[in-house]
Amino acid sequence: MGKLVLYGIDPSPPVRACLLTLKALNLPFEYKVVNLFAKEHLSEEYLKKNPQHTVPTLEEDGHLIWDSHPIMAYLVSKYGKDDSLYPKDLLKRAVVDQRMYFEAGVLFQGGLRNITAPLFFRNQTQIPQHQIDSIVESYGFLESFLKNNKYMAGDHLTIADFSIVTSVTSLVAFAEIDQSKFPKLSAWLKSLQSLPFYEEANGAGAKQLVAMVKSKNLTIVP
Ligand SMILES: N[C@@H](CCC(=O)N[C@@H](CS)C(=O)NCC(=O)O)C(=O)O
Repeated sequence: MGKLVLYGIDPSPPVRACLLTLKALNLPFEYKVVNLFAKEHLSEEYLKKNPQHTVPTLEEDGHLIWDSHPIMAYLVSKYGKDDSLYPKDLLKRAVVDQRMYFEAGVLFQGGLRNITAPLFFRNQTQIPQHQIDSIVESYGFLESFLKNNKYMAGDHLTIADFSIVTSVTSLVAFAEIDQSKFPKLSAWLKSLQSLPFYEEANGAGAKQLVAMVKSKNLTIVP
């Protein structure tokens, strides 16, 4: 196997999704911290690797992949001892993909990044109520994904769970999950939190991000 290098930083949800996958597969890798707050992602060196200047980026023997979703899919497809984390069956895979597109578009970009990027990089501390409402609405969608399933894409763990848990444990900084309204989502979160590698790969970084949000003087505006 090639030498795997993951570029990222712990508070970043998509980086944590890749860390969960690397740990689940028990793969050796080097973790190179790219400090977004020191603008290291805009350095000439990093832009040569990823012109979109996002983290995570995975490098393997000079090959570069970015965006957490294809990174996770690649790692499981290449190194998984079986396909359970990213099924080869096309219908099952389509469900995993749908959940991951949902994470990328609705939870991460629509829900989280649209608040955190202005907050952290332009100190925009006023958050319109409708953005909070959208987050709560997205918890409802997740609850419905779990209607007949223990996990986000069926009866077992997949990379869709890894992706979604990273956003959800960050979005709680803006909207707590009400257990009485979202019982299945709450139970799913607990089951993810009980994974042996959870705390190291996601829990600690999520806490860092939530603490960074809470340190700001946020106000919700109509
Ligand atoms: N959909 C992408 C999102 C990546 C992303 O936006 N990462 C943020 C940090 S959480 C970032 O790199 N921001 C810096 C920038 O875009 O310049 C993924 O899943 O990897």
